Amino acid sequence: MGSIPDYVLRWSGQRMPVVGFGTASEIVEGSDFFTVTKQAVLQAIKLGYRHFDTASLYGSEQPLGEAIVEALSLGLIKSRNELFITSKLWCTQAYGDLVLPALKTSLQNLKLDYLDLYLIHWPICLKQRKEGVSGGKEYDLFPMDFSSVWAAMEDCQRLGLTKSIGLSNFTCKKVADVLSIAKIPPVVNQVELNPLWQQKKLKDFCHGNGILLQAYSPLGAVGTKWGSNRVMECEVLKEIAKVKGKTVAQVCLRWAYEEGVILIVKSFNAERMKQNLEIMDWSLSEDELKMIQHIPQSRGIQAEAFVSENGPFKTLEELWDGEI
Ligand SMILES: NC(=O)C1=CN([C@@H]2O[C@H](COP(=O)(O)OP(=O)(O)OC[C@H]3O[C@@H](n4cnc5c(N)ncnc54)[C@H](OP(=O)(O)O)[C@@H]3O)[C@@H](O)[C@H]2O)C=CC1
Ligand SMILES: O=C[C@H](O)[C@@H](O)[C@@H](O)[C@H](O)C(=O)O
Repeated sequence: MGSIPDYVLRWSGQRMPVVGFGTASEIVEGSDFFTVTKQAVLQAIKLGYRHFDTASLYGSEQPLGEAIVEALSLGLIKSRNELFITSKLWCTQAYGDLVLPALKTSLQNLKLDYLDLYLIHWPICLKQRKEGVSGGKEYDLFPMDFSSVWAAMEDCQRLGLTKSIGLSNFTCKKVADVLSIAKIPPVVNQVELNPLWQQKKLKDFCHGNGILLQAYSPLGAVGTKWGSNRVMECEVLKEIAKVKGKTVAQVCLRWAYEEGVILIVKSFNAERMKQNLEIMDWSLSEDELKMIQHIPQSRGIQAEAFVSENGPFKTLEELWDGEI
């Protein structure tokens, strides 16, 4: 797997490369989303990425699947087993009886027999409002029945349709709720994590329970509708980058690597894809780590879509169990 180190996952013994390639992107008007995404994945494989993150929500499963087919036919990889592929269960299908069909659809989109990792995307259920029912939002929100959904996730793993299962956007309290009913514990919790939202408490809790954190938006999702430039424009990070002769992006990624988490970073630009991999042969000093540790903390992800005056989470404070 080139120069990207792996983590060995608990239970399955699978190797997960510490840098994953994100595929959530906004459709650029006038460009062909499918082709752009497929080409970006092919370029990433050429550059040495072997870990890919998708979700049924992103619309990127099909182009990722096509890129894998092409990478095999071009001989860029010899076998699908060289890749680590993650997808996620969207909130409209987070009901016990819909989990297996949702995973089967994702596998069909990806043209794969199995996933390496299947995650519950958010700890909440959505139901599309019936036509004609008026309301401020398109969806009604419901609490998730962790018991039936997690049992179905476990069945997916038992059936061999995914090698591992995990969570995304779960707080300490919600991870603990899943652990209390799980026969197969989650191996991963994928959350927003970057120098401006370091998630110390969640990291200690998850790592203490054998659950790896995966960092999404490690660059603050700069340039996307769900992110901002606050991480890339952080003065402390700029200062460290200048001294080191690295970019702010590389400082963010190296920091996350040194924190012992898996990074999921998205770039569809070949130069930046390459830059984002060049973080393995240098390190941050203790003083630099301390400077980063002292950066004021706040959550960046926009999750307003998951709160509603009718509950189950009436405020962001409730959604995040006070960890805000
Ligand atoms: N589980 C969840 O709920 C979520 C999961 N994710 C996953 O995590 C992945 C990564 O997170 P994401 O939110 O995309 O945010 P990132 O922090 O990875 O930022 C992506 C943005 O940064 C730009 N960028 C990438 N590299 C550089 C660089 N070296 N210098 C300057 N700009 C750069 C990209 O533009 P360009 O492409 O032009 O380089 C893009 O606009 C997603 O793609 C998705 O797979 C993300 C959000 C939520
Ligand atoms: O509405 C909320 C957000 O768009 C959220 O759904 C995304 O950030 C998603 O979690 C992702 O993985 O990209």
